[in-house]
Amino acid sequence: MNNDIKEVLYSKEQIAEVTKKLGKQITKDFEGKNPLVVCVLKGAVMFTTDIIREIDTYLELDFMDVSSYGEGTESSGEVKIIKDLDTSVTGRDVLIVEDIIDTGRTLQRLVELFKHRNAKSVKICTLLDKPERRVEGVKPDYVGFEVPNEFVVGYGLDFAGRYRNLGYVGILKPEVYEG
Ligand SMILES: O=P(O)(O)OC[C@H]1O[C@H](OP(=O)(O)OP(=O)(O)O)[C@H](O)[C@@H]1O
Ligand code: HPA
Repeated sequence: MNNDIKEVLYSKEQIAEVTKKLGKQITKDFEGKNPLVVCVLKGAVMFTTDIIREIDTYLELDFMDVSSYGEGTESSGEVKIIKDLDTSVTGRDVLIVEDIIDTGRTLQRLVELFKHRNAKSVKICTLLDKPERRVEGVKPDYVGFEVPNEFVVGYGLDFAGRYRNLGYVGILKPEVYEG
């Protein structure tokens, strides 16, 4: 499997360190609040389960499954809701947790949706940000790392369903997705 990875960008240790740092910041910013943490399935599962253990406030956790990438490396432009939240966001401080912001379409759609549903506030925490690819003006409040314009996998991020189980984030060799 390692043979498919061109370069390791962030090791397990670097991810753990940045997660701890972000968790501290979030703890400070959400002191006295009871945020609803929204994990965007499936890519954000690992980051979410790690970061919530670094957040020392009351919080609730819910999951939303949206998809825009299908099988490939290009966003379809259409964000489909596959599973909605079980919890109402009305009047809640919402913290969306993502693995990556690429074009920004997924988060733009989610922020609009939660505002429309009258969330009190909506904040975004992402492990990775790929600003070069942005087509929407969405800006994250908490960012682990800025990544170059390459297709990355691991630590939750997939290509065609694979590589989510890598402990690190790496760049996928182009020949893997170009076939
Ligand atoms: O900024 P964008 O261009 O919208 O891309 C970011 C989204 O793409 C990935 O999800 P994907 O749709 O691949 O689903 P997955 O999390 O189940 O892998 C990722 O987890 C983000 O949710
Ligand atoms: O670079 C990426 N890797 C995996 N999934 C993604 N979804 C958007 N960008 C990416």
